[in-house]
Amino acid sequence: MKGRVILTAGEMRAAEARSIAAGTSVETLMERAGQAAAAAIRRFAGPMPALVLCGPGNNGGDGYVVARALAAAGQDVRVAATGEPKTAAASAARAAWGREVHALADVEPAPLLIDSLFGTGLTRGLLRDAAAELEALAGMARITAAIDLPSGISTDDGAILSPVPDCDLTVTFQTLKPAHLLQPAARHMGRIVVADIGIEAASDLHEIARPRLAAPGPESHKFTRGLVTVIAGGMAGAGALSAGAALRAGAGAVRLQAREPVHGVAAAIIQTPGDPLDRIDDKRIGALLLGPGLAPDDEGRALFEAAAGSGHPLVLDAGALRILADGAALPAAGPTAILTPHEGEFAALFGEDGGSKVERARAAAAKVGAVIVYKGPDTVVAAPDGRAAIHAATAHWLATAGAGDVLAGTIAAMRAAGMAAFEAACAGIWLHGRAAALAGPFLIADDLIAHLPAACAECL
Ligand SMILES: NC(=O)C1=CN([C@@H]2O[C@H](COP(=O)(O)OP(=O)(O)OC[C@H]3O[C@@H](n4cnc5c(N)ncnc54)[C@H](OP(=O)(O)O)[C@@H]3O)[C@@H](O)[C@H]2O)[C@H](O)CC1
Ligand SMILES: [K+]
Repeated sequence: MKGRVILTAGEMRAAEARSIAAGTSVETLMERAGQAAAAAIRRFAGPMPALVLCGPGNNGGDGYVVARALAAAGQDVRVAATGEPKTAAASAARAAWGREVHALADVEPAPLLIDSLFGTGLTRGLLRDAAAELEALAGMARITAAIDLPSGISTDDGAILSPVPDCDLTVTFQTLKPAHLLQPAARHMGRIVVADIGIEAASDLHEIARPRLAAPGPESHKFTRGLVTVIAGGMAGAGALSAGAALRAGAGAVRLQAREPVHGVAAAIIQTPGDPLDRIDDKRIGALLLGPGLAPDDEGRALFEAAAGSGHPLVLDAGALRILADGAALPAAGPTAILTPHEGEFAALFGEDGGSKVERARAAAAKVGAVIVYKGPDTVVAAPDGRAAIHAATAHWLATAGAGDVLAGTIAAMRAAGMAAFEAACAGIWLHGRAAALAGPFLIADDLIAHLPAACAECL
């Protein structure tokens, strides 16, 4: 299932321009935006006294519409502005408000603060006085709501340009923007409402949504459900987590191939201790996972080369990524591989420069011709063809030992079940996040595995 569309500031401006060219005026769009935001704020906060802060651009224009709509609904509303509007639409909205506009510097606080200072047009941090006023007024409010984005955030990469209030609600228009999901901005959003204002918007960037999984049917057998082979490294516990995750995420059969027997894993996991490359030429292997517990030594490199030459769909994590960063090569042809680097592994592989996390993931995917799962509190997936997706992480307690091994195993299960690489990565990330939400804040990686079946069951 495709998740909600995400547009950058430039793409949103282009979509808006197309809509205007097709006959919908910017004033109409602003009216729709402001009315929708006011309705969402009333649903969220009820009729408490409100203060709307309006900036100079069209974000400020939306704010004047919000103020008028709340006042029309009988709410006690005041407006404060940084100065005169700079656009014709915002001027018209201010005129239609028709009541007093206070100076931001000396306005009294209100229990409901509505931040309509800056949205997608912000190009630099707020001036120190404006940022301080915003922070102080938000600190004195019971509820803070942002129009489009909390002010001080860079739309496309989620950077914080000046101090940003912690909002309880953010109402954005037509589509999400990258900053709604990318950190460090995403933590300031509160609940996000996407209001339809009638603009046509399409993108190759989406939010990761709940996948659709098929329940096993009468024709299913273990190999149609997918055979995952996990080549365990020297620290076989990591491979055991991956294998357990693959099994609980629905793989029909999982082989855990280590030099020594691995104790304490599910009896259903097939073990043939000895040669980790045992039966690597089995044509039925649907995903070959290498990296968890793997050291970047001679044996690790030999296993990497064998895996890369096997022709199976690969999922490469941890030690396999270090071997890749040290100069090993991905297969030049064959099924699209999936790489699952965290921040440090990504930097070692691809460097630290290159724009937003989405742009960096896209460039990396294009460079190596593989699907990149760039992990973190805001995991981004990118495919070599330019498609990308962001996961709106809510379960931050995934930052625990072994969680990455579980993710790699979950993705391998999706791949072995027949999903294409990009879809398998997105599905695995969603299931992993959902399992974390179900397991709760004090989970250990093993608990994630235990909650994968319930997460999968939500996708049938
Ligand atoms: N996209 C749509 O379809 C719709 C969007 N709406 C709303 O419009 C805003 C975007 O409006 P825009 O006017 O482009 O941008 P902003 O209102 O966010 O701000 C731009 C103005 O602010 C100035 N600016 C930028 N940074 C700062 C700063 N740090 N301090 C002071 N001033 C700043 C900028 O001028 P500069 O030339 O000085 O850069 C602009 O004057 C979008 O977010 C939606 O809320 C529509 O209403 C509905 C359709
Ligand atoms: K805003």
